[in-house]
Amino acid sequence: MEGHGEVSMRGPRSLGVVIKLGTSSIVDEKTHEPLLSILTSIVETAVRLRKDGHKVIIVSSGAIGVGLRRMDVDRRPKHLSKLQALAAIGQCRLMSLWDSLFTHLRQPIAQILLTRNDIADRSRYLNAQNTIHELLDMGVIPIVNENDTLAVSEIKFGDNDTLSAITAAMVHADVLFLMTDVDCLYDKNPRTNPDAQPIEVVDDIGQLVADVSQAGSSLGTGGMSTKIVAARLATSAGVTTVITRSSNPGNIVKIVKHIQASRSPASLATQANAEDQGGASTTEDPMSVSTASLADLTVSTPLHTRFLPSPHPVRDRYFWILHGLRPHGTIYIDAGAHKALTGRAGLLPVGVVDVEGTFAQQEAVRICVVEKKRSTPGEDGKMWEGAATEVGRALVNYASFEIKQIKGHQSTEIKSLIGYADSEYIAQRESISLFSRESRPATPSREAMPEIAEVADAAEGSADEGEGAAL
Ligand SMILES: N[C@@H](CCC(=O)OP(=O)(O)O)C(=O)O
Repeated sequence: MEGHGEVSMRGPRSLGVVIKLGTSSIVDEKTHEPLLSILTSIVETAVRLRKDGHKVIIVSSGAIGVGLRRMDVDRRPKHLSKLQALAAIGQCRLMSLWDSLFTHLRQPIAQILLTRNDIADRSRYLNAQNTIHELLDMGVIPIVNENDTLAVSEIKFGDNDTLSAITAAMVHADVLFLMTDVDCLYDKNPRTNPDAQPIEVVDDIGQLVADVSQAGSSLGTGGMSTKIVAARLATSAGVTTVITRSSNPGNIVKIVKHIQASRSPASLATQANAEDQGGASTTEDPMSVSTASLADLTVSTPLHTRFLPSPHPVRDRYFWILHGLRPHGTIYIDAGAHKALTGRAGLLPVGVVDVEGTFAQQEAVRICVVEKKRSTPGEDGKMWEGAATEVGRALVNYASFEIKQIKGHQSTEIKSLIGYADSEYIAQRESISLFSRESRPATPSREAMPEIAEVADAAEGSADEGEGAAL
């Protein structure tokens, strides 16, 4: 917990807590005035968590909202450059607001601004990770936002739900709070269905049936669907994810106590053991309660939705390959190659059926397993038919034009086919990351990263104006 780099924020009694606040929790939707009572309450909550020994990171939206107020602009502008200018104006005022509130409680903070490109670059990703760990070790609360000035539409996170999930995974946080304007998820829209039932615990996000029409504002880009995408990313990395109402931040402390209490001594021992061996494990067991912490459970727990972490988290370099990188193309493989990958072998040319897109060596690609191979190209030019399911991502040893020549061949033939053979593998096993059940994208064949595609869908529905409005 105290170390740097690829180590955990975890400790037996202290948790790493990431709190994500969307624009609608920071500024009034109409007047764009800062919501001072919520911000103050978040500050008190974060300081209380620190006093209880937890490490806290805040992911704060609101730069554009604060910028609108500062410049007396009524509506989000359409154009990206105007949004970027407003974000630049608002970000420093936002941080000055956070800093003055935290200073009353003598709590130092730091600003971290990230873009998707920073995450995609391995050394920048590790630098961000190290800096955040260093800040946490110094007792500082890092406040993270997207660097809107640099982020253009194709490479932006867009909403801060995804950014908060990637941040939580990057630092091995224990809990991610996605604060919103409803108490929790419901199975139906509670505004129109009086019999709607709250969803309190989600142990299998793949089976989740929830109403996603709740939450979201005309100022922010996220909504309930981006929160579910974020929950999928975070839980796949072993981070318990909570959706709860932002208007009562004090609830965070009660929920954290509840989560702590629901960690059994046995599971804590398993976790310590896994961490000793440099491995990962998740520990939350809703059914098992530590006797030492039983009293904590008697504290009434506010309504919230809690997504339980994956028992087989994908972390560090494997998480980064899956979610940090933008794929440049797709490699289609047969069932035999897929079986080999799940058995922890590398990807050999003989198992490759087809290649799509143009990519260079060491770029990221999607790995899709095909239902049926063809012996000759079909009318659509493809070497496969039926469904293709995305099963993972990889960093490749050969460029797309080279893989087109060596696909289906034995590795011993690589040299004679393309003139050199740096590796017998298209991708080594350590450069391949397979989706867990939780992190498997819902729309595997989409051209963009799946989480970005889903986010874009959500943004389209919530942004009030055209093209540039989804910053
Ligand atoms: N980075 C932008 C916020 C992006 C955004 O709208 O996020 P969210 O309010 O979480 O949907 C800002 O600070 O204004």
